[in-house]
Amino acid sequence: MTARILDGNALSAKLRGELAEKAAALTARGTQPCLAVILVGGDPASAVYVRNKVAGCEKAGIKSLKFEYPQDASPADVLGKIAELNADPAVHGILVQLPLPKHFDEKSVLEAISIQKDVDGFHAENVGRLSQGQEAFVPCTPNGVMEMLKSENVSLRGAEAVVIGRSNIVGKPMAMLLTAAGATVTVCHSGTRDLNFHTRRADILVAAIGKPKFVTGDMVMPGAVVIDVGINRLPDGKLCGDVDFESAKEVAGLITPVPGGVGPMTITMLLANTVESAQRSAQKT
Ligand SMILES: Nc1nc(=O)c2c([nH]1)NC[C@@H]1CN(c3ccc(C(=O)N[C@@H](CCC(=O)O)C(=O)O)cc3)C=[N+]21
Repeated sequence: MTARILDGNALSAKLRGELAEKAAALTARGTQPCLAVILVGGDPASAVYVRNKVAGCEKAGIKSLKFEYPQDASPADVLGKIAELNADPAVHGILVQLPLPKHFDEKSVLEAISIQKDVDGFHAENVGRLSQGQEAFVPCTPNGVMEMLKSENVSLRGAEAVVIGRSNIVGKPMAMLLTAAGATVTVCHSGTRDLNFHTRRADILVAAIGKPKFVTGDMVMPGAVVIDVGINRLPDGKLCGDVDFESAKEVAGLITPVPGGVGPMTITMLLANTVESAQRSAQKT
C-alpha cells in the first residue's frame, strides 16, 4: 500500500481564499493588512522565499513592503528600520528573513520587533506566551503542520509524536503545539541514541533535521503520518525534503511531499498571522 499524499498547495489554496475574504473585509473598513519584509544579503534561497511571501500577500489582498539591505549592511540601519516599522500604525506584521549575515546578532534583531507585529512568532516573549498557552503569534511552519493534521482529522490526543530536530523555529515550537494538543511528544536530535527505536514507534513523525532524504522507509511505522519540514536543494538544483519520499511513502499512511507540502503552508500561516494582526489593530480603533 502506498501512502495518501497530504497536499499543502491544495490546502493552502483553500485557506488563502478565506484569508483573502477577511483581508478584503478589513480593507473595506479602512485597514488593509500590511506585511513588511526585511531581507539582508543576497542569499538566493532567501530571495526565492521572500519572493513567494510577497506574491502570496499580493494574491490575498495583503499589502507588502520589501526592504533590502546589502550583505555588509550595518545592524544599526536594520534596527532603525525595525523601529520605524514598529511605530507605523499601517504596518501589521514585520518579518526579518533568516539567516542574517554573521556580523548580526540574530536574537537582538528578533527582540527588536514589536511583539504585536511579530508574525513569525520568533520573539522570546511570544515563545514564552506560546509555552504557557497564552494568546501569541504561533511560528508559521509548525502552525502550518498543525493545520495540515487538522485538515485530515489526525487524532492527536494520546498519539505518539516524534519530532526530529530541536531548532527554535521548528522543532521546539512543534513539540509545544503537539503537546498542547494532547500528543505524547519525543524530541530527537543529533545526540539521540538509537534514533530508529523512537521513529518506528511514532504515530506522527515530523522531520525537521536539515539533511536530505534522512528519514527512510525502514524508520517509519506502517500507517504513520509523516510530515517533512525539510527544504534541501540538491546539486542538480532539485528540491528535496528530509524524508526519502520514495521509500517512506511505501510504509506511511499519510505523507507530505516536498515541494508542495509544508513550504506553502508556512507562507499561508504567515498571511494568516498578518491578517490576524490587522484585525486586532482594527478592533483597537
Ligand atoms: N524570518 C523567517 N521566517 C520564515 O518563515 C523563514 C525564514 N525566516 N527563513 C527561511 C525559512 C524557509 N521558509 C520557507 C517558506 C516557504 C517555502 C516554500 O514555499 N517552498 C515551496 C517551494 C519553493 C521553492 O521552489 O524553492 C514548496 O515547498 O513547495 C520554503 C521555505 C521560510 N522561512
